[in-house]
Amino acid sequence: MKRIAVLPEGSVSHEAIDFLFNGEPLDLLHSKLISDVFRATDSGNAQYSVIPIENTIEGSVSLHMDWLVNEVDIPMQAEWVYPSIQNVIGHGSEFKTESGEYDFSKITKIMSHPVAIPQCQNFIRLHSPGADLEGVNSTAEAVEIVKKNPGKGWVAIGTKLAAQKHGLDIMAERVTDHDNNYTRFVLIGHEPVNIPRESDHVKTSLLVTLPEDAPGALHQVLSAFAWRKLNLTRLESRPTKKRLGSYYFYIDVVETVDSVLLTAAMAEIEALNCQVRVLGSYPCYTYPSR
Ligand SMILES: O=C(O)C(=O)C[C@]1(C(=O)O)C=C[C@@H](O)C=C1
Repeated sequence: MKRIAVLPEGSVSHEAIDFLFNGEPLDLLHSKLISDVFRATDSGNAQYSVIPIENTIEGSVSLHMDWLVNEVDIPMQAEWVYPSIQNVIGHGSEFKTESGEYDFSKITKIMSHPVAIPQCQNFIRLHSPGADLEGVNSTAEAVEIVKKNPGKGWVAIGTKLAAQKHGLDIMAERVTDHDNNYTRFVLIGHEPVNIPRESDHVKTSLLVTLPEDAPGALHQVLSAFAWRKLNLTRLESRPTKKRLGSYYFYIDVVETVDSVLLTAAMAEIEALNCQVRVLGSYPCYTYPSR
């Protein structure tokens, strides 16, 4: 059985890994902190770790991208996209009016993962503008904290799975600003992984660092992909953290790393004095819309 490190029971990451493996029994190692999710595979405690890297509404999860690049050297083995369906969860009786409706203006504090709170801005502004907002380590942790603190007017934004686990009420369903709210996850590990699903395509993630003060360098890098008609699906710059104004470029290409075209493009980019690091070459899976 595969041993996989993932955020706590009831987190979006937990729901997402269950989907990917299509009911295959897994030995899940739940960790409270994403840093421990990374470390579990780094230390050999788990074979794979589940890392959320991008969200439709919030964009890149920068902290996780930076960990992937700077803190560990573990290749990406699979990528999948899964819906982040967020709900308002609490001790419902604290907020019920005489007519049996929930009065969301009674909410004093809304807790969730810092990436999940901005996904629900419209709902919060409209229904609970006076509530304090507090980011915690995961949506599942937020639900657990609310469970342990009745009578304070606190609610969590999280999954139905977490509400069920902690026996709390779902006070409002699907509260994200856009219904098409998806998160891109990667599975990192040292060995390729067998996924019991049909993949859509294969992608390679590259990290490219340009030579210093070379005018047009990024243009030349992109040309190496463009004239070979290699399809890029992501281009993002992140600070190298070494000095202000120094960046690396994170590039996703729809191609396997050992293809003739991509090998040639990478050689051309290296010939421009750029550094190229392969973060992984892996199959991608998409969740059917729901
Ligand atoms: O807190 C969770 O439930 C997570 O799985 C983490 C995470 C994230 O890091 O982006 C994953 C997806 C959600 O959209 C919000 C939070």
